Amino acid sequence: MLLGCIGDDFTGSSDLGNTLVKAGMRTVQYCGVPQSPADPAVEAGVVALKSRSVPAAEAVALSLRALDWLRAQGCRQFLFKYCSTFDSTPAGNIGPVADALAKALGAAPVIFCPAFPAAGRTVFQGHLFVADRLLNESGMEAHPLTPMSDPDLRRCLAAQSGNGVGHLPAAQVWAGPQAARDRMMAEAHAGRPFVIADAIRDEDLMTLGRAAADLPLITGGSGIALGLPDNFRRQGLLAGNAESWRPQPGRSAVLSGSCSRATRGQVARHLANAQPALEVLADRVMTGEMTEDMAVGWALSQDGLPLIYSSADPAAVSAAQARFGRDPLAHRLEEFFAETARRLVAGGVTRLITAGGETSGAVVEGLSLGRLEIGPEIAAGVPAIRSGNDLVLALKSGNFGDEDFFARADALLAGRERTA
Ligand SMILES: Nc1ncnc2c1ncn2[C@@H]1O[C@H](COP(=O)(O)OP(=O)(O)O)[C@@H](O)[C@H]1O
Ligand SMILES: O=C(O)[C@@H](O)C(=O)COP(=O)(O)O
Repeated sequence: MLLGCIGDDFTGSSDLGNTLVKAGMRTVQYCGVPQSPADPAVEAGVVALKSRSVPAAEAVALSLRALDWLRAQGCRQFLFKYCSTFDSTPAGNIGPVADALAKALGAAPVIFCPAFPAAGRTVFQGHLFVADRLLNESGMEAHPLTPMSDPDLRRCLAAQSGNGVGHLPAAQVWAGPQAARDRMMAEAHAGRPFVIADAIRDEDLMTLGRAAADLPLITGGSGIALGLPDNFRRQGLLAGNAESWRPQPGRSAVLSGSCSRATRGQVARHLANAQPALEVLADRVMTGEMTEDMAVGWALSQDGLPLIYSSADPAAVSAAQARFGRDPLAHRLEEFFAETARRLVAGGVTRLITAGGETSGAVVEGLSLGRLEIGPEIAAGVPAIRSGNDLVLALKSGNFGDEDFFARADALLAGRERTA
C-alpha cells in the first residue's frame, strides 16, 4: 500500500475512494480499522471511521489506530479526509485529529484544503465558498451536528488546533508547485505549520498535489487527492486498471437521514415523481410510535424505489432537538436507520442507497460491512460501491447529487444505466 487514508466519515471516505480510483489507484475502503493485513495489490487504502461528530479524544484514538494499521501496510504518505464543508466545531475534530497525526508522523508543513470544485467548494483568501456563497450562508450554518458559522478556515482551524495556522494564497498556488512548496515551508519555519491552501480549480489541486509529493501528511476534502496518484505514477509505482464493477439485480431501498439542502431537494423530487416514500418523524420514533419493523414491512411491500426518510427542514430539526436533545435524537435516528437497513438486507434488499454521512456510517456499521470495492461514479463525489457478492450501495454525502440522484443511483447500481 502506497497511500494511507483516514476518512472521518463513510460517505466522505467513498468520495475519496472515487477520486483515487478515477485517478488510477487501486483503492479499497475499509469500514473501521481492519483486523488483518491488506491485500498486497491495494495501492490506496481508505480507513473509514465514524469520527466526525464523536468526542475529540475518541476521534483522536480511532485515527491513531487507523494510522498504525496503515503504517504497518507500508504506506509512504498519509491523507486525513474531512468534509469539503470543513464540518467541525471549536472542540474538533479536524484540529485535534490533525494535531495527533502530525505529531505521530513528525509532519510539518501540513496542507489543509477542503476545496472540491466539481461540487462547488472552493477556497480563496483562506475562506471557504459553496458555489457563490460563503460557507456560513450555504445552509451549513443550520447543520444538525456541526453548524458552520465562520467561513474563515484559518480562524476555524486555529480554534481547534494546538498548531500555528498559516496560509498558502492562490497567487503562490498559481505560480506552480515549487512556489507553493516554498510558501508552505516558509509558513512552517515561521511557526505556522498548518497551512490553509487556496484552490478554486482542479488545476490548483493538481499543483498542490505535486507540491505535497514528499510531505508525509496531507489533509483535506477528496479534491486534495486529485494530484497524488500522479506522484506515485511518475515513480513507476502504479499497476493501472483501478476499477472493476458488476451491477446487482434484486430489490432496492433508499434511507435518508440527511437534512442537508441537496438531500431535501432529492426527497422532494422523489415525492413529486410519485415514488413510494415513508416519512420518519423524529417525534414518532422517539415515542416509539414508529418502529423499524413498521418501516421495513412498508418498504418490502412497495413497488418502485421505496424511500424511508427523516430529512427535515431546519425549523423541524431545531424543534425536535429542543424536545429530545441533539445527541439522543441523532443517536436514536441513526440506530433506527441501522436496524432498518439490517432488516431490509435480511429481507432481500440487494441495492441500498443512503443519504447523509452520519446516517451512512450508522448503516454501514449496522450491517457490519468490512471491505468496500469502489466502482464507477454516480455523481460528483459519490461512487457505486460493492460489498461482497450480494450487496451494492451508494453512500451519498448530504449535499451531493442532483435532484434525480436516488433514481439515477438505483439505475446505475442495477446496471440499467451506464456511468457518466
Ligand atoms: N428530523 C430530524 N431531526 C433532527 N435530527 C435529525 C433528523 N433527521 C436526521 N437527523 C440527524 O441529523 C444528522 C444528519 O447528519 P448526516 O447523516 O451526516 O447528514 P448530512 O450528510 O446531511 O450531514 C444525523 O445524526 C441524523 O440522525
Ligand atoms: O467532502 C465532502 O463534502 C464529503 O465527502 C463529505 O464528507 C460529506 O459529509 P456528509 O455531508 O456528512 O455526508
